[in-house]
Amino acid sequence: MLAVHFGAGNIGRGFIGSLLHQSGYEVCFVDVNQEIVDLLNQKQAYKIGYADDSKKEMTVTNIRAISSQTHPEQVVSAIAEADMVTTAVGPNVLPLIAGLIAKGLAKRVQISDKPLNIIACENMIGGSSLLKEKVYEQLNESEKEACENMIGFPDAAVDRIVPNQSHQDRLMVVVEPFYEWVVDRTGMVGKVRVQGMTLVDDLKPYIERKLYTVNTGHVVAAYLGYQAGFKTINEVMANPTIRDHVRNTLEETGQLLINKHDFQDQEHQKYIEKIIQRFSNPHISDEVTRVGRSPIRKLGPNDRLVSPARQYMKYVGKQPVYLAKAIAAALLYDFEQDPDAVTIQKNIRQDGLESTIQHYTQIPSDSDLMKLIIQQYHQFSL
Ligand SMILES: NC(=O)c1ccc[n+]([C@@H]2O[C@H](COP(=O)([O-])OP(=O)(O)OC[C@H]3O[C@@H](n4cnc5c(N)ncnc54)[C@H](O)[C@@H]3O)[C@@H](O)[C@H]2O)c1
Ligand SMILES: O=P(O)(O)OC[C@@H](O)[C@@H](O)[C@H](O)[C@H](O)CO
Repeated sequence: MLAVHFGAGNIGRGFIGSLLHQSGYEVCFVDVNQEIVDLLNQKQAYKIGYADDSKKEMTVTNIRAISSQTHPEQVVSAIAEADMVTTAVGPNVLPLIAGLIAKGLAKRVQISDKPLNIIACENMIGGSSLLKEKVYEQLNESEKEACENMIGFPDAAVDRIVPNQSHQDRLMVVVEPFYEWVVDRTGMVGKVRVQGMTLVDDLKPYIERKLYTVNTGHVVAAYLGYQAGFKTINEVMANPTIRDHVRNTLEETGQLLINKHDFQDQEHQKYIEKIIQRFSNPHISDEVTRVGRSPIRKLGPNDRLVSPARQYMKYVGKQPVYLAKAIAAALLYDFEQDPDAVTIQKNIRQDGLESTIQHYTQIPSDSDLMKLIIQQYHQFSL
């Protein structure tokens, strides 16, 4: 069985690649990073270490890699033959890989009627659906028709904290032991067997719970921690003020999730506690600038801050004070090596705060939420 995986980065190697390997797939990574592609082909294996007391390691074998920049034709052939395609490249990159996937599918439908699932493992709602839209824009009518019942694009939620890596062994990835990979069964074609993958009929509660708890809490720690001068998430979580702020924000998103999806209160509290512990894992050194990366994406209307803030007003009927403070912290994030942060700061200087918020978040100018964010921004302190 062949799995083609786009993105041999932290999640690609540290999570999806390892589960596919454990499930018996040969994993063919596709990446633009020539150094990683060459190393994967040279070593044909890499190590995973677990961020706990166990010092346990596993080796992922039966792998190869293709550079999509220098050998796009090989990627097309691999997709034509694959039994599974997955991605972990970042939401903004999905439109950029759609062309190659479309070429692979166009070739595939000429030679095979084997079903294929393409799963985007990105931190976003509807990642595979977006990828499908972008792929279909590049197929002609008969190719689309041939793909319709043969190619599935099931949406997914993926959860495992994998920080940036800095080992002498460039391929090694240290990961937290916890993981969760939940996939929408209704979007799948054919039979799929992947160890550790949970299939569900309704993904919405799972993806919203994950994004608005793990990722909301994480980004609150990152942006507040950055303002306090901390470098890593576990340093941030040792600060009682910010830790309380993370918890209070997760109480807001929790109330929304409980009201909207009927989660049990006590179960959800346990989920929150577990996540706070995961953020504080002493075996993981996760930079606030990785967790806070791409603030334009993170301030988007469907992402981890603005979407729960708006939904909190609708489902809970109160002002999301902590979420609004976190949005203010995102707007204050001025890390010079993050191009999104630089752009936001420039927009605020040139166009003003309200116009910038409106532009990135799509929150209406005259709304209560806009007023609250502006107030939190101007009175921001830790
Ligand atoms: N790291 C985590 O803790 C974590 C957990 C869950 C989900 N995610 C999600 O997984 C995705 C990847 O995150 P990551 O942390 O692994 O990032 P990463 O930067 O470590 O990996 C991304 C990889 O994609 C490659 N890439 C970029 N453009 C490409 C292209 N056009 N074609 C092929 N490869 C390309 C990069 O070279 C890199 O190797 C993101 O959507 C992220 O939100 C990350
Ligand atoms: O990957 P991002 O930029 O969407 O978010 C940063 C982190 O919150 C994220 O990578 C988490 O570590 C991950 O989602 C945990 O499952």
